[in-house]
This record gives sequence, structure tokens and C-alpha cells, in this order.
Amino acid sequence: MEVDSGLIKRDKYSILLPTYNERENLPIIIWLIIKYLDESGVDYEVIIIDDGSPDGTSEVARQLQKLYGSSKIVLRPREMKLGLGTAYIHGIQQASGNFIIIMDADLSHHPKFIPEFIKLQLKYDYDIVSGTRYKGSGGVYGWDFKRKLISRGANFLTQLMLRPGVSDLTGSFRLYKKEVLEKLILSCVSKGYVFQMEMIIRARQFDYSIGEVPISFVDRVYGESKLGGSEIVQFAKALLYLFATT
Ligand SMILES: Nc1nc2c(ncn2[C@@H]2O[C@H](COP(=O)(O)OP(=O)(O)O[C@H]3O[C@H](CO)[C@@H](O)[C@H](O)[C@@H]3O)[C@@H](O)[C@H]2O)c(=O)[nH]1
Repeated sequence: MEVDSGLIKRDKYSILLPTYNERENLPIIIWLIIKYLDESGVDYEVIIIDDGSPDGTSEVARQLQKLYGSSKIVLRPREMKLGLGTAYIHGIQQASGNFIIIMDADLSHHPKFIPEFIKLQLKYDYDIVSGTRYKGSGGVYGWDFKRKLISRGANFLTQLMLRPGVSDLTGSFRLYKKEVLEKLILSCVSKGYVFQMEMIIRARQFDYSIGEVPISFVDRVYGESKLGGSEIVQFAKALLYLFATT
């Protein structure tokens, strides 16, 4: 799909892929990103931010860089596990694009949606385009009842308490103008998964425009989610903090 050959020439998209134990998923997600973005004709790079995964993800990443070239695949120098929030910050520091796309590396987020994000951003000049599982044709596939309840509950409570007017607050598949993401990251206090929700709340504070693209979220086939009880506690604390301070 051609996105818009007139407008996109000046733009570059940096796709941030945080990884922790994604050895099996990484070659597939990279292949899919390259397929869909080469077809759409945009200029892009993929930045793999691995946290010293013990399963050898970084070795797979190095092989992929050799295969596709270092202008397309950028790697963060080897790090110990510093967490998702820090991974995003390191990714942005390495990004040479004027737009940043954040997505999971575990095949939950299909790269076929990226050209839709780009098209919507170009049409309305949105500061952020957020993937939504909870609007229009969006959906979640493969989660058990408990996980669906956690996600729905987190979204419902946040809508009720903070009224951000964005349908999916906990998802992480998003496109940002780079300067917008830099400002948001500096203003966010949360670490871990809850960070995604705070980004939207802060974006509303700064009056950034946000568009939404319905996406299908498919639970990973290989590997395990890193969401645990501590992330849920962190979410609840952050929600109360934001409710009290915004
Ligand atoms: N570098 C790095 N990457 C990490 C870390 N923890 C997780 N990741 C990477 O971040 C992505 C998402 O991690 P998962 O642990 O698989 O997330 P999930 O449970 O499927 O949760 C998804 O849905 C949530 C909302 O329902 C989202 O909040 C979350 O961001 C993610 O999209 C994957 O690419 C994973 O390898 C970390 O500490 N460091």
C-alpha cells in the first residue's frame, strides 16, 4: 500500500522494539515489519532494545542486523535488565526518525497496521496515533478471562477517574511525533507497563491531538508475558496518584 508519496519523503519512522526473551518471535516480527513498510514506501529503521535476555535474543538481533543491514536494524549496546520504561528512553536516544512507533516484539501487534497509523497521522497531523483494541473493529484474541478482566478493568477505572477520551489506555502500539514523545517521557513518573496509561494522561494535559486506529491484539504464541502482580499494584498506585494530581 502506498501511503502518500508527496508527504512522506521528508519523514522517517523509527520503530522501537523492546525485547526480553523474544528469540523465537524476533525474526518473524522483523520480517513482517520489513515486508509491510517496504511495500508502503516509507523511510524507516527498526531499533531493537534488548535487556540482556538470557535466551540469546541479542545474538538473534545481531544476525538480523547482518542480514538486513545496519541502516535498517539498529541495536542498543548490551544492557542488563533495566525495565521497559528505560528501554523506551534508550530507544528514543538512538532514533534518527522524526516519528517514533512503539510496538511489542512478541507478534501481539501486527505490523500490517503501521501504514494505517501513518496514513491517519498524515491526514490530520495528529501528535499521537494510538492503536485501540476497544473501539470499532479492534479486538483481543487469545487471552484468558483473568487477563481480559485486568485489561478491561484497568481501562474502565482510568476512563472513570481521569476521562482521557481515548479508548485503549494500556495498549502500547502507538505512533508519536518524536518531540512529543520526548516531552511526554520527561513528564512521566511511572515505570513499567503503567507508563503507557500515564503517557496518554500527560498528552491530554499538554493538549496533544490523539487519533485512534482499531487493531487486533493477538496473544503471543512463543515465550511468556512479563506482566505480574507487581505491575497491577503499580498501576493502581499510579492511577490514584494521577487522580489526585491532575
Ligand atoms: N527491553 C525490555 N523489553 C521488555 C521488558 N519487559 C517486556 N519487554 C518487551 O515488551 C513487549 C511486551 O511485553 P509482554 O510482557 O509480552 O507484554 P504483554 O503482557 O503482552 O502486555 C502487552 O499488553 C499490555 C496491555 O494489555 C501492555 O500494557 C503492554 O505494554 C504490552 O503491550 C515484548 O516485546 C517484551 O519482550 C523489559 O524489561 N525490557
